[in-house]
Amino acid sequence: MNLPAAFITKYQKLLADQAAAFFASFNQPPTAGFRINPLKAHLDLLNEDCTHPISNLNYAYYGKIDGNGVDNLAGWVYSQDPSAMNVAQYAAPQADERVLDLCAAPGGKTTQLAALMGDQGLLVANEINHSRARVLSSNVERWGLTHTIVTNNAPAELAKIFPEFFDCIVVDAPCSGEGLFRKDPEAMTYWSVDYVQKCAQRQREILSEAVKMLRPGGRLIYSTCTFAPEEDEQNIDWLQQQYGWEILPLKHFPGMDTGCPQWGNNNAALKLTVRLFPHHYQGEGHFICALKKPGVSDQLASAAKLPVSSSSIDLKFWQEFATQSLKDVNFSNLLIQQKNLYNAAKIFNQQPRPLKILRNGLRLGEFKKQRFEPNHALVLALQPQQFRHVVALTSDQFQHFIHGETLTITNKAAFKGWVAVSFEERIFSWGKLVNNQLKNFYPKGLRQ
Ligand SMILES: C[S@@+](CC[C@H](N)C(=O)[O-])C[C@H]1O[C@@H](n2cnc3c(N)ncnc32)[C@H](O)[C@@H]1O
Repeated sequence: MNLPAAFITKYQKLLADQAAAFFASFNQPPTAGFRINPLKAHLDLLNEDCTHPISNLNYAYYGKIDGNGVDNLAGWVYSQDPSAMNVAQYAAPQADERVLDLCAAPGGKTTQLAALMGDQGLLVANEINHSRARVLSSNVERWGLTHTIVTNNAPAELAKIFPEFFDCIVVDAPCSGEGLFRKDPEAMTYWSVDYVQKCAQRQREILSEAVKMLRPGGRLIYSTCTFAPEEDEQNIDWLQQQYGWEILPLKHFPGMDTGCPQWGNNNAALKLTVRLFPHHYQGEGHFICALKKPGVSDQLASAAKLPVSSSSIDLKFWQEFATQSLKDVNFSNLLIQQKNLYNAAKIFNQQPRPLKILRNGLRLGEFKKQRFEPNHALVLALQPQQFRHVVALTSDQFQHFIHGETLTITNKAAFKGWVAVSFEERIFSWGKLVNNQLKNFYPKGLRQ
């Protein structure tokens, strides 16, 4: 691999006798990994090879998944670099907490945080870039999440709405991406000494907004997928000096390095942070640090005051659908917005400006003329036993269905109405049976 000359000079100096092994690691193939979704996957049914678990992480394995396979499209697995999986694990989010994933697309940390929270509490997954926020939103849907709000805002806009609101904030910052060089050599084309400085500055701006949103006593997890001390140790030292926050000790597992005090103003506490180098740890590389905001808060702050929703649309079409098609569901926070019905995440009754919400909890479906049409998110979020009718496809039928075709189903000919569609016991789509035709509601954007 042709590493940039300035990169080689810099790391030769910084890493000294370690430098040769570090550079040699860039000529090795990248390490692939994946996580399984504990909210719905069954380990014994998975098509993926789960014989190589990653020792210190939950639900995590080495290996490559089939991106077009049913495990992936049903939201049973998520492909992710093993180094990156450590971030959410160190954040250790609890089921009753309010958690913010501030730089969240495409959703690796979000899906992992939500899994660790058992899809409880409140998770706000934010992404500043609109098209990336849409990818994040579709991954949240695929993972079957019901307590997550996906937003598309700049950190400063969020800080106005959520003052001292969160128990835990993850800042997986945009960075110079040196840990991507192996997986995506394109990342080297925009790398430069100046770019590293620009990234470090932008990270300080993001951190300054995160600081405002954390409750006293709350914890901040900062991570990058770069090795640059300017973006790692030096930013943490800056944050400590600026705000007096305490660096929390992270457990170091085999293959992990500590942060380097000498790269960050000789701040001894940087030893408590984690560095993952590809020549020591099986992964692409990361820096991770946890900090605590001083103080305690015995009362949780409220989000900015929000108006209560009102709607004239009759819920009877939803109730008819739910009675005919679902079992044992309890949606207690129904919200109608422009003909869409949600079971909203707890805090919002209506969209406050300037918050741009792409997904608020679980989108149940849409009111059409005299009927209710369920949303794809609903079929991915429920457990198999919560559907009254399931049509299981054969392998051949599955291939036709994911292309968008209508199928002829003979064994359920008498039944008319909404059904969950499954393949190999993974429910992955809605369908509608009319006579013996299974109409296809697999979303057009996902068809293969
Ligand atoms: C390292 S990526 C996040 C990866 C994600 N956490 C995951 O695990 O899938 C950083 C993200 O920060 C976003 N970003 C870029 N500039 C930003 C800014 N000024 N404020 C907040 N986020 C920004 C990028 O669009 C990008 O999606």
